[in-house]
Amino acid sequence: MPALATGPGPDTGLYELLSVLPSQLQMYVKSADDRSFLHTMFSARSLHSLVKIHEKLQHYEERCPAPVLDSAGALAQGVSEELQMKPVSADVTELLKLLSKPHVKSLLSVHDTVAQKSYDPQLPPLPDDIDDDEDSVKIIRLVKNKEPLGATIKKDEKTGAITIARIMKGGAADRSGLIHIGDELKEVNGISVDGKQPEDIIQILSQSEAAITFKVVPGPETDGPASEPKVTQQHTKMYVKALFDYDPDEDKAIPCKEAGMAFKKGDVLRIMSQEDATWWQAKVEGGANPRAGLIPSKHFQERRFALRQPSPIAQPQKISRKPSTLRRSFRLSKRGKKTNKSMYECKKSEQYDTADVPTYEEVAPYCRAPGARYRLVALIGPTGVGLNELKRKLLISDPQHFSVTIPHTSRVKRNQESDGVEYHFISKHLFETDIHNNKFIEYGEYKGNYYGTSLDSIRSVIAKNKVCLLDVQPHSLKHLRTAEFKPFVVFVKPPSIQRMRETRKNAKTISGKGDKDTSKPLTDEDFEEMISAAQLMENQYGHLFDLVLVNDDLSSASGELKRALRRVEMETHWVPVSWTHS
Ligand SMILES: Nc1ncnc2c1ncn2[C@@H]1O[C@H](COP(=O)(O)OP(=O)(O)OP(=O)(O)O)[C@@H](O)[C@H]1O
Repeated sequence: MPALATGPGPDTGLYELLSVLPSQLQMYVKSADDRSFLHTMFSARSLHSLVKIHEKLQHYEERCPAPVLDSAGALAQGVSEELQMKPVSADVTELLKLLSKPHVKSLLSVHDTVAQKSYDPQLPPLPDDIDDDEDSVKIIRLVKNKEPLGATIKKDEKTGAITIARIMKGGAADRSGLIHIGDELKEVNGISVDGKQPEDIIQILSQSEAAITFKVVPGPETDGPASEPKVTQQHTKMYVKALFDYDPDEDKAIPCKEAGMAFKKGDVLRIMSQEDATWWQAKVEGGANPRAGLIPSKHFQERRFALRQPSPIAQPQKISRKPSTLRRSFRLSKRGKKTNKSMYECKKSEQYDTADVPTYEEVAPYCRAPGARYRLVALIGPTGVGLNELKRKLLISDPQHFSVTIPHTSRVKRNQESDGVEYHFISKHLFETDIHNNKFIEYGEYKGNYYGTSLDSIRSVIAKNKVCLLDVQPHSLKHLRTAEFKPFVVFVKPPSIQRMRETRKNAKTISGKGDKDTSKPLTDEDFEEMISAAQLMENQYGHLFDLVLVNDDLSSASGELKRALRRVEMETHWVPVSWTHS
């Protein structure tokens, strides 16, 4: 693209990029039509103009422009008056017409306002009737805008005094630095708060315009260091991942709904204050709101969850005709084919872990250092959802990068099998010793033989600097969630039953009934079971999922998975804080 390549200016990076893009993209673009489209797009005048504008603006910004004068409006007015005295010419008429246009006048007026830096709102004069004797009284005036004040008030039932209960971090009151917890409110906009309820005061506040004037008696906290402990620095830097959804409007216990902050499971929250043991102040990380909101503290929320009746959905249910604990991960051999269609019952309890109370998990930013080991990728999902297919797709797409574990078995090696390829063949006695020593993340028994995935087999894949793809039962996740494995948990979810009918016409499920394993097409009943099993898993373990992947179209799902895993390898993301300490 010569037109772009010769682009002037101090920063020619963008020009260079645009000029090389068509040739760089060529190898990915097969059709001639697409190539011609790209060529036309990159040589379009409008694109060149945009780049030029971008460059000019950048150049302009670097020069840090400062106004020459702050009375351009008055100057234009003067020029117009003088021109009117001049002999009429086409140029004079045109200039007069231009200067009289309302949008030119407005532009100059805005210019002057910016040049004068007169953004500060005008505060009304101080009230005249300030009692000089009340030397401990403070008059505070705050400019009102659409933002809430960011403070809550409470009434002392005994004395009737109205005091500031809490100041929301980053809110208007906090930023002013003038109002403090414990300050006693005497008047709002000249109206005495004597005998008033907090709701009445909120009403006065909502009606006031432009500025709010408070008369307060400073509370003990503002007097000196003997006050209550202030929020410590370490608290202001604490981040947590929310493991539950929260809506203050539905919380009967919150002291002030308006001050509450809603969040969703998976949101990262920055904890701004833990001064109150019951109500923390937090902001959603990356959110636009600069003001902190109230959220239930970890301790308080744990107590509430513990007191709550277990939800019926969290109860173990019969979700499948087949036992819900059937294992699959043992089936995909290193060579990428299904070597063993057997099904096993996992001996570890799949009773749901109702003792775990998911509230918040402290997290920290993490970015894999170049050359460092990859995070384990734990795939979970209901039987038949397509975990093996997804693993297989990834393995085929990049066998140097992805790998799977080699299972252990106590069954006798067959002629065509090799130790350490399809399985690690070990004796029943050794298998049982290894079970006893907790060497297996999962194991099961099938037709009198043991099969299992050992922790060492995961370690061995990771040590080869490959991404280990492992499908596990969700209850095993808690044993894997360590700094060593740093599992990235992918929940594979079935699409709607309608879509499964359309996409799974050739899909087969393995039936282990009788002596032989047979495969049979998936039925509506299988689809329904898959959907309800997925629902159950999501309800119970959803707080542990890093990615929810709907396996509708297989290629799209595997593409999405691959892209997500790439991001995890390259980009900074949040992980439990304990994983970043090692
Ligand atoms: N997106 C998809 N579209 C069409 N067919 C699919 C899709 N995903 C999986 N299948 C098919 O569904 C069947 C079950 O898939 P797969 O064996 O990968 O499931 P799984 O989750 O490993 O289940 P299991 O625990 O029963 O082995 C296979 O026949 C597979 O080819």
